[in-house]
Amino acid sequence: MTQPLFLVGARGCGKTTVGQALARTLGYAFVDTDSFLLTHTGKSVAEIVAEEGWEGFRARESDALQRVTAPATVVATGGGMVLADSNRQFMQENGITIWLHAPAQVLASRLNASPEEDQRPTLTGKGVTDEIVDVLAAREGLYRQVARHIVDATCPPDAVVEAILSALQMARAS
Ligand SMILES: Nc1ncnc2c1ncn2[C@@H]1O[C@H](COP(=O)(O)OP(=O)(O)OP(=O)(O)O)[C@@H](O)[C@H]1O
Ligand SMILES: O=C(O)C1=C[C@@H](O)[C@@H](O)[C@H](O)C1
Ligand SMILES: [Mg+2]
Repeated sequence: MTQPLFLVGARGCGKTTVGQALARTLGYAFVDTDSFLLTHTGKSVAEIVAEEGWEGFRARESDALQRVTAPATVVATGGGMVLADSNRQFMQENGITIWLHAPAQVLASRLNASPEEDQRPTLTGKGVTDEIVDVLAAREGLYRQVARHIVDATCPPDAVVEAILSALQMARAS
């Protein structure tokens, strides 16, 4: 199995953290679309949004998705990657997409502990806890629609990696 693996889910679900560990375990490359943009533009998400608006950021992340996708690669996507139909279609057609699922309360607690505001500027103008409730309400259907596998992302990162590996193994066996 060398198909790219796309990790999707809301801010704080662990796409970057779990993605790095998953790639290490599989001997895959790891890429993160937010980090890719930071490296290639020299600008944080907040700076891109200040200069180009969310529309500009979304166009750049769609382009990043296509550029980083390669065999034997774990791709940690930005939390809003699923918003564009074309990105969902691209992930469905070019790899295996996994939704790291966690409730708002868990996400809010992680984001409050590690806000990283340069990479996670406000989406709605609300505080972190209220915002994540709204964002999940708007996006859960999209995460569910694009995902081939849904894993519980509330346990420690190593356990999330194990859950992903066993979902992939079960799918291969069936
Ligand atoms: N399974 C986990 N258990 C406990 N803490 C976690 C877990 N996964 C991630 N974290 C912590 O939550 C915070 C956010 O994780 P991470 O940056 O990986 O999320 P993300 O999904 O990549 O978010 P974003 O969409 O903003 O890029 C980090 O401080 C990380 O250490
Ligand atoms: O949930 C979102 O819309 C975002 C999540 C982050 O990964 C970044 O891609 C950016 O801050 C937007
Ligand atoms: Mg991330």
